[in-house]
Amino acid sequence: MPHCILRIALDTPLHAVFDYRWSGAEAERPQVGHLALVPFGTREVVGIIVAISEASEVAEEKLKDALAVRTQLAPLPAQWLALAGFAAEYYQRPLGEVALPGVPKNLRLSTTVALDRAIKKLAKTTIGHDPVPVGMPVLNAEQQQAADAIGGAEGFAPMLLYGVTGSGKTEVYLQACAQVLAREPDGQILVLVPEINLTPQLEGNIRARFPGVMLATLHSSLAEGERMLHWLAAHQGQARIVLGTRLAILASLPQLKLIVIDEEHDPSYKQQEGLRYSARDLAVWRAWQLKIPVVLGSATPSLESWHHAQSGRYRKLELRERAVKQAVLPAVKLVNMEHDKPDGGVTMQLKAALRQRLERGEQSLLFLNRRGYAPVICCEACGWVSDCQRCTAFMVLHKGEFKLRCHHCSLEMRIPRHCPTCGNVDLQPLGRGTQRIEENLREWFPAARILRIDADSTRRKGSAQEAFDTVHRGDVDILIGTQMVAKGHDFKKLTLVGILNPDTALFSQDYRASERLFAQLMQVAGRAGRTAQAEGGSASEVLVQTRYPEHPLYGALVRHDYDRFAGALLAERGQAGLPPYLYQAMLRAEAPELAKAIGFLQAARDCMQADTIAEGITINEPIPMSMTRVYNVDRAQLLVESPSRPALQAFLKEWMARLRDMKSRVKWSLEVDPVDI
Ligand SMILES: Nc1ncnc2c1ncn2[C@@H]1O[C@H](COP(=O)(O)OP(=O)(O)OP(=O)(O)O)[C@@H](O)[C@H]1O
Ligand SMILES: [Zn+2]
Repeated sequence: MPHCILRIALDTPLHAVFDYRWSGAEAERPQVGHLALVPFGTREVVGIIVAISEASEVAEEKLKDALAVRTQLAPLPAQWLALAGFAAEYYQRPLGEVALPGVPKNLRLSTTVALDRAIKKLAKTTIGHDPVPVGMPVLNAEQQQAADAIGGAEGFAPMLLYGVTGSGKTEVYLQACAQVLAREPDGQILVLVPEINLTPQLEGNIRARFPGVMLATLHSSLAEGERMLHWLAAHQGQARIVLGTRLAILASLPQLKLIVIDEEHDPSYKQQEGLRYSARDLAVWRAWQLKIPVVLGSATPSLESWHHAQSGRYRKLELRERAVKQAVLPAVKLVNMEHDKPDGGVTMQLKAALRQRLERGEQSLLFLNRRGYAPVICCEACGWVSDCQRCTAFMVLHKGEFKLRCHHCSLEMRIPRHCPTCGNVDLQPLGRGTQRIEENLREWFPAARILRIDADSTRRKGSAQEAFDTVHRGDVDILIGTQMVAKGHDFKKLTLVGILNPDTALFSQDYRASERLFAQLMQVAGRAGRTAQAEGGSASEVLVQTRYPEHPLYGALVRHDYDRFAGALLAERGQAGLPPYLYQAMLRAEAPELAKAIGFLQAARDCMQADTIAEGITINEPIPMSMTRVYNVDRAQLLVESPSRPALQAFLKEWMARLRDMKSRVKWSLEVDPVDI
């Protein structure tokens, strides 16, 4: 093959692949899936060879030569290219924009120093080949059944592992993994978790259990060098377990035999910018393509997965009880804030419960999904409030840093000494964030060890891990935190959870808000009572401060009744014609003025209006987004719906082609299966 044409996907917004001539040495024979260095405009970039042919439609004199092919790296397997191809088509993005970001940056450099070094390093890494795990606890009957079902599944087998909080789902995954590793001498397993701060816990578990097996981890906070090494270990089939966050779904895993998605309901499986993919959905597709089992685990499954389990499309595996003997689900109690008026954000009843835990040396957790000191400051004399100048949002008070900060555009300013409009010096914080609750707690319980965990307190790399370690060691009496503390953690000494301000989400316009709120509250409640009740210790309880104790969502929470709640929500969705009974895509536009954004969406709507009726597609009216302005741009959205996914896909394909031809200066993007409406 002295002369050939390489068809190459490049990371550009252009919907095209590019032809290059190859006349390199015989020894460097390129293959589909190889990375290649090519000139592109004034730069040299790395792309992926997606096809090789003898001729090109590009005129001979316009064809450029590919500069190098990275033959030292095994080509990306066809199944990986198919995955990237599917994601590109489904989410309506160019192939290169999907495929290349899935490859570590160090592989996309014009030199191969980093690559060669990583290959050498991995070649020297000796790993045991002993998949026999150590120290596996004895499973209870339900766990054993689930582990056997997963470990023994053949072909495409989607399963929902529905197990109450603390039911030992992790143990089920580990033992199912052990079965697969033992049966498949080269097999690889992909385990996805929603957040980086959950990986160290599980990583430690996996390493301890499978000392003879190479584990690779993939998440966004790895340094480039490490990412390269881990990615390569997966790509070369050396790493037999790959643990990662959503981006790991795009890892190259030539011997993939099982996919596990822990906390599958978690919103962080959805990427919210660029390629707006759902790692969970791609995982199910990948399992289908490879004809392998995939297990989705949760105590509060997403309605999509629940719906599939109810209809029999997914096999449901159930764990009804907590794994640790005598550990029971906490008693959930509603505290009516109309009767027990909170002082400093906390009711008498919750304060008393906190005091009791302190006396007994047990841990408590307060959950408030709002960071900062106060969400806004205001002037009581003239009504001024701390609006962000660039966003439809308030500037949040961060008292310790003497700053107001917008959580959307990061604008910062010093706390004004007096009101900018009337000069009044008495500016008041309104409402409460985690910092303010922390301050109050220190005042009420001066002897207690109090720790706050939120995005502000854990900015420094590694600090989240340190904080969680402190809690696990038992060096914290009261933990206060945002959703960061709600998920997955196995806090062994916790017997009280206080939920501070959940009501606002009850009245959101987003139909998914109640699903999300319920899952979040069930999850945070599930952090309590995970070990046997200590002799003379308190029974674990969850106190929910609310003004709406009659609300059915809270009723279901008190009864720990996910089934009925999910059933009712699904019935509502069915009646209203909403997902999962309907498929959606959201076109968003942003411009310095709202009218421009709306105008673009209107034009986008008009260009397809006539074609939609026959296909059963509904194009709604463009509307401003609920948070209209962010960083000086106004944002609007247009929702497209159809009861048929293929019909919607066909429509989107045609529509996107027309929109690209419009060459509008308005910035726009499409999200398929949007989660925030
Ligand atoms: N068979 C078992 N015997 C004894 N303890 C067990 C068993 N299986 C699991 N455990 C323990 O039960 C606790 C809870 O397990 P795990 O964290 O896996 O629960 P989970 O189902 O993932 O809960 P969540 O949904 O709340 O994250 C852990 O401390 C674990 O070590
Ligand atoms: Zn702002």
